Amino acid sequence: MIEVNNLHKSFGDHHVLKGISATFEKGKTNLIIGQSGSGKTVFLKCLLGLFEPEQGTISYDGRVYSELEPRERRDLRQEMGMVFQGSALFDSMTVEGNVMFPLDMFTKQSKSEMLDRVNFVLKRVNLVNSNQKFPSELSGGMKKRVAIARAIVMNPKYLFCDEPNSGLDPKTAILIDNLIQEITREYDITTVINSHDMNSVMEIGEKIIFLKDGFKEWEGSNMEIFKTDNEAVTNFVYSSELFKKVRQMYLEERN
Ligand SMILES: Nc1ncnc2c1ncn2[C@@H]1O[C@H](COP(=O)(O)OP(=O)(O)OP(=O)(O)O)[C@@H](O)[C@H]1O
Repeated sequence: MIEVNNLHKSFGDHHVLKGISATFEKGKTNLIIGQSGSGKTVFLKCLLGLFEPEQGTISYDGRVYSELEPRERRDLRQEMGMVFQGSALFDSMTVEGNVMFPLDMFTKQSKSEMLDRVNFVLKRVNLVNSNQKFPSELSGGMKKRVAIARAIVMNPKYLFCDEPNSGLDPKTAILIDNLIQEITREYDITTVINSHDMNSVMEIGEKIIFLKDGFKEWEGSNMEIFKTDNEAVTNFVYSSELFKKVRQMYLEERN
C-alpha cells in the first residue's frame, strides 16, 4: 500500500502539486486522471522517488521515503517497476536482452537463473518465441508486453505505468489494461497508472484520483464516476457528446 499525505511540489514559483493526499491499495489498479498539465506525471515521478516534494510524505507499506537512508531508498527503488509511455525499450537489444536488463543490473543471478525468470515473465505476458526479436520487429501491443515483462521481472511490490495505452488501437489497449490488472491481482502489486483513456477508466479504474490544477478534485471507483455530479469530472470524462448521452441514458434507466 502507498499512502500519500499532503504532498506539495513546486518548480521555482510554479506550484504544481498543492497538498495531495491519497491511498493506493495492494492488488488494485489505481488510476490518476486529469487534464494535460494537471500534474499527473509530476505526481507519478514523486511516487517513483524521482522528484523530492517540498512538503508532505509518501509511505510505502509503512516506510516513509523522506525518512529512509540512501541505501534503504535504493532497496525500495528496486521494489518498483515502471512501464514508460511509448514502452522505452532499448532498440539495439533483443526482447530477451531488454527484459533481462534489470536482473543483470541489480542482481547477482547466474545467466541461466536470469533466463528462467525472463522466460517466465515473457510467458506470463503471452509473448513466447520472441526472445531474439528486436523492438523494430514488434507491433505496438507486443512492445507494451515486453515493457510490462521488464517492469515485473524483478518481482516488484509497486508498479507504475505512464499512459500504458498510448498509441494502441482500442482493442489492443483493453488487452494491455486487462493484462496489467491481472498481474496486479495475481502478484498483489500496488499499481498506479497515469491515464487519459476513457476505456481504461471504465475497464480497470478500481480506484480513480482526478487531479485538477494540482489539487485532488475527486476520487472514487469506475462505478462511482458514472454517477458523480462533480462538474469538473463529468466535463473531463464525458467530453464527447456520445459519452454524455450514454451516461444520461444509464442514469435515466436507473431512476
Ligand atoms: N521538470 C520540470 N520543471 C519545471 N516544470 C515542470 C517540470 N515537470 C513538469 N513541470 C510542470 O508541471 C506542470 C504539470 O506537468 P505534468 O507533466 O505533471 O502534467 P500532466 O498532467 O502529466 O500532463 P500530460 O497529460 O500532458 O502529460 C506543467 O505546467 C509542467 O510544465
